[in-house]
Amino acid sequence: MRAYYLDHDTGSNPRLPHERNPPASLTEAELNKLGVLYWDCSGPEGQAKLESVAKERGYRNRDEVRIAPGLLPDYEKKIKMFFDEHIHEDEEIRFALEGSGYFDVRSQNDDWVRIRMEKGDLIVLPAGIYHRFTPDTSDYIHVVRLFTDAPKWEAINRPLADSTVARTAYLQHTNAV
Ligand SMILES: CSCCC(=O)/C(O)=C/O
Ligand SMILES: [Fe+2]
Repeated sequence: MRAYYLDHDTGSNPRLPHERNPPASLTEAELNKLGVLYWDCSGPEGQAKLESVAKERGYRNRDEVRIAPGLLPDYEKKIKMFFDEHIHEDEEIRFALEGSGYFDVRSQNDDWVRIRMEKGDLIVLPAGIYHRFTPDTSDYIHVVRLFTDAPKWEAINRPLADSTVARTAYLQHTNAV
């Protein structure tokens, strides 16, 4: 996992890294302040660590999805949906089994922070954080989606989400830390 502030080039391919020059990285502690959690579950102990985080945080359900042309039904439509800035009313928990891609989350100043996901990365995006997802130029990522409840994917786009309970609670929480 690597996290950094995105450059301001909104015109070119979002699947490119879009690092600033010079690069502006975030530490894990800075991500934590946004409510984003991360675990490195690569290596021989990785599966056990994933299971222990899932148990501790009550993630009882899971499914798998391959985000790639020909593997994900309605690929183009879904990619567009994932890249629309949105929130969820629950945490978004993703574990990368193979491949890579980018989650972008908004900082407290409303800048984009890019989180590069690769095999073995486990991340939690808190309920109410504005974010989006794009594949990278490899066009392949295989993820486990974990859920505390039944699997669901319901996004509320910006600015509609501004007035939701999840967004208000998120702002209260991040302003308090
Ligand atoms: C990489 S998992 C698919 C994207 C997704 O579920 C989501 O909510 C993106 O924000
Ligand atoms: Fe999402």
